[in-house]
Amino acid sequence: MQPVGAGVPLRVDIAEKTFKSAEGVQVTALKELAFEVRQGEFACLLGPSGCGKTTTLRILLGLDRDFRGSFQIPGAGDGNRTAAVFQEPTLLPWRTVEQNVRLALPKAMRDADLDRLFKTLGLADMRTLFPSELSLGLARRAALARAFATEPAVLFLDEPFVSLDEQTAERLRHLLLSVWSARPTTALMVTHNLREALMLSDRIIVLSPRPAHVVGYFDVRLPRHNRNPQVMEDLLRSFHQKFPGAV
Ligand SMILES: Nc1ncnc2c1ncn2[C@@H]1O[C@H](COP(=O)(O)OP(=O)(O)OP(=O)(O)O)[C@@H](O)[C@H]1O
Repeated sequence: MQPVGAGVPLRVDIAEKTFKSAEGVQVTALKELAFEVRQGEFACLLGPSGCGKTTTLRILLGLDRDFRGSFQIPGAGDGNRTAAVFQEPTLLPWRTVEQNVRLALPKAMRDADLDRLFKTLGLADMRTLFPSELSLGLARRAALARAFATEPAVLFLDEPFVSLDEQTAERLRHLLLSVWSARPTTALMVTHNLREALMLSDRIIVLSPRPAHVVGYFDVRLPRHNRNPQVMEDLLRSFHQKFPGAV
């Protein structure tokens, strides 16, 4: 297996990010927000609604350059090294599932063998379907396939399981873990679902209400296959003891 991101962590050090509202009022979204995600670690940014999680991801994805501070993305400058999965699957409607995935690939990888990836995500029979033929759950799986196919050094996920029924969301979390375990990639996922964060992460980065800064870390050192319902209850209890009222 290829080393992913060559040992370099994702480093974030944002001094300040402000927005100006339509009425000209300044809103400080992020203030002294600093953290690292180690190579191959799956981290969740967990914080109350409106605290600045999506703003952070937008900055890290280069979609918002208007902030004070800096960050370092492993593998930056080395081709297509980040991938993102958003709440909206953002698939091209006139392309099939497979075409959507292949179009995201750098030219040299366009003919890559994607059989295993599609199989792991339960999409083997859906490759020729168009987005309009997919349920939201299937469209989210296609978006996951597109992100993992590029073999990124860092993967950003912004609440990829919201607005799904719980059963579908749970199936997708397991599929995400299967595909991530096949190639553990430095990942940063935004969520305000504590249970989801405890199931998926190596480390939870707990954020304050706006302006977001790091309140503390919660490390989940157990292998994921050991996180059974009883263990999850214990983890929830310890989290609430450490961060009372955090979410
Ligand atoms: N383009 C914008 N203009 C003005 N204010 C903005 C803009 N984008 C975000 N904000 C404000 O910045 C703050 C942080 O927003 P952000 O979407 O990052 O929060 P969040 O933690 O992702 O919220 P949620 O969990 O509800 O998705 C909010 O108060 C929001 O209203």
